[in-house]
Amino acid sequence: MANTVKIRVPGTTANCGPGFDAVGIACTIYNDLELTLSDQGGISLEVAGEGAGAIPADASNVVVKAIQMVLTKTGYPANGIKLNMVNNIPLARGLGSSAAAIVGGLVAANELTGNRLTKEEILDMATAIEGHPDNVAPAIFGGITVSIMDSGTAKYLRFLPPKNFSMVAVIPEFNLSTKAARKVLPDSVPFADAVFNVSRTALLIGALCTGELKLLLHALEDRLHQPYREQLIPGMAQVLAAARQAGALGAALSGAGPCLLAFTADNSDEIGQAMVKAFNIHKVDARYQLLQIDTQGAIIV
Ligand SMILES: Nc1ncnc2c1ncn2[C@@H]1O[C@H](COP(=O)(O)OP(=O)(O)OP(=O)(O)O)[C@@H](O)[C@H]1O
Ligand SMILES: N[C@@H](CCO)C(=O)O
Repeated sequence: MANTVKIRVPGTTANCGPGFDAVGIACTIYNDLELTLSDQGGISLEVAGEGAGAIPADASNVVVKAIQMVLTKTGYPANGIKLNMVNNIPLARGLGSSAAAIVGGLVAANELTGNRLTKEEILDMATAIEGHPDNVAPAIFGGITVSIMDSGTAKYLRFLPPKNFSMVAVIPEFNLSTKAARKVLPDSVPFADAVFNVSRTALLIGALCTGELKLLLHALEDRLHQPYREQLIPGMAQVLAAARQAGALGAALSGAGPCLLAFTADNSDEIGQAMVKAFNIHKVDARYQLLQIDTQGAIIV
């Protein structure tokens, strides 16, 4: 007995400035994953592209954890897991590589075990593994998502903006794990900073829903995580400023970083070049990639 499925999952950018652990956007950068379940026992894994040679081929692999979670929940009698991954999403850079891995594993295993889980159940399971819903929600549903947790259950809103925009992701050559980037965050923040973020997050969602993209300049400001994470990313403030000076609608840290993301209506290449140059001034090698909003989320290919 063996059956196989192929899944494509988008990368995601989370937080989008003030929407810490809540807002996320699916992006047109993808990982492909082929899963075969069998009764032959063992775990085997082939990885091409990002993470090749570094991703573990045992039960510690987050894709394997996600698959095993589905097998346990559904009681499906398979003990052999064969994975073939082709990764384009860089690892530990702020473009949702872990969310894509988790969602890929859950969606693939669900497909092979009779599609017994709803997308909402997959969201809850993915959030339980990832720890927060902001990357996994857009990886599942595509588009822009706002998610909250309520006693272990995720509630989400998914929408597409009426007016499209592009994103320029500037990807520095170094990794920064989400774990390390969360360690520098404080346990509490001044009330004024909470108010600052509540108002910007409301403005951000309003701007994206209505297409009033000029508001993004202020709507992407944040005081909950970016000021604390700046110490981990050489030149961060200058790279964000370079994006705005080159004509970006606004710019922010992507997820936990170190990627920085500019929102653009035009001039995307010039903005990417200006951001790379600003990183280079701080002795950081970087490249940029133009991204659009992915509207589908994880799909079977
Ligand atoms: N395709 C994959 N297969 C297995 N594990 C993966 C894969 N992609 C990422 N991971 C795991 O996830 C880790 C990176 O997750 P982390 O949350 O630190 O960063 P990220 O998800 O890329 O960024 P962010 O959450 O800020 O968007 C890797 O070090 C690896 O352990
Ligand atoms: N909201 C998360 C996204 C990265 O996983 C963070 O900023 O830590």
